[in-house]
Amino acid sequence: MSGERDYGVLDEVNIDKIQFGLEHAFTPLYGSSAYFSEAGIESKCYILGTDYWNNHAQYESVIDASKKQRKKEQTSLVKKSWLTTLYVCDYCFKYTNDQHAFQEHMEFCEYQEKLSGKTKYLSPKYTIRRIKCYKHRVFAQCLSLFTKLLLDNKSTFFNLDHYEFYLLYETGKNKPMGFFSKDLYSFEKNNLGTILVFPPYQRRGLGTLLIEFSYKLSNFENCMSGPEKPLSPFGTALYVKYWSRVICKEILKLATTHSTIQVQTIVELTKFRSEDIALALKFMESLYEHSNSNGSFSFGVSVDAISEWATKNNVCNFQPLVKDEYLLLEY
Ligand SMILES: CC(=O)SCCNC(=O)CCNC(=O)[C@H](O)C(C)(C)COP(=O)(O)OP(=O)(O)OC[C@H]1O[C@@H](n2cnc3c(N)ncnc32)[C@H](O)[C@@H]1OP(=O)(O)O
Repeated sequence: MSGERDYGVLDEVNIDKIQFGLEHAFTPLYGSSAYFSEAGIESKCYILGTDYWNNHAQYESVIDASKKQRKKEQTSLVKKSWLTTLYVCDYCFKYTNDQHAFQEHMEFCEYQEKLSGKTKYLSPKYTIRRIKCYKHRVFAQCLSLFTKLLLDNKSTFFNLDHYEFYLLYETGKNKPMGFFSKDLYSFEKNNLGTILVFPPYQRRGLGTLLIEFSYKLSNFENCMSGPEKPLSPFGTALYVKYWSRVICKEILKLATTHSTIQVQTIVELTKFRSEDIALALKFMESLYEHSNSNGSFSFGVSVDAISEWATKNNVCNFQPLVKDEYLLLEY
């Protein structure tokens, strides 16, 4: 979801803490002005959303609080963030700076009871559901705003109508653990726009699961594909590890019958883009240049380097997380 790369992005984190649902809290990685409306140049007060703008009483109290805050800032000379705590519902991603309103919302959020969209993957452990953003505009917008706190180089939060979101749940539960977006009009035919695993659920293999699923989607559409670029540093770590494991397994299988291995063969087998394959091969230190008899150069793949990487990274024990029998892509 690139395009408005700089919109709402700040140089500094401007919210101290995100209370994410009732159980989790974390510090945002990036600042965002997109959650706020500027109440007035003179007041230099930032307020949350348009509801505050329309509600004069609350607006006044925010102004007062801000004046007091600024007085404090002037005396202490300490740089203050715009907000101490942003409360975000971990079912529907609506947000507020009012703890009481948040607690009330958490009692009645309708998303606790209902799951939107269509099930596209249903295994005993995980469920992936697709929502069409034009049908769920507020949900999509709130989730995109939330994404901006953890990812600065991508994600837009308006004009989302031509996106689909794929949300990941534990089967039988209604709280999403992560998602990825897909641009239906992607010129490059990317199978994934933005991926986010929510902080409480990271490093459990869920990012890998979502990526595997995104390739199942593009394979179903019979196209070679990959993620939208640029990747964030975490996105790069995730993808390179994933590509490397898959490529490594394919090369070790091929090496039993082939003496040389071409990148094109790996493209055909994996449906990964050649530049992504090259990145993974470089990461595994297995790409080398050799000169041909006509004086030109081409790239070769060192099976020895691949075997070494496979042993170090225990690739033999790596099994795909997405199982074909649980895919529901036809309808
Ligand atoms: C196309 C794009 O959208 S690029 C943007 C990617 N998204 C972001 O940067 C948003 C913030 N980050 C996140 O949401 C998450 O950290 C993600 C999506 C990048 C990764 O999700 P996770 O569920 O944590 O990934 P997962 O558990 O599958 O990790 C697989 C491997 O990726 C690598 N990896 C994942 N996260 C990290 C990290 N923070 N630091 C280093 N390596 C990492 C590791 O090799 C990891 O394997 P290991 O845990 O066995 O060491």
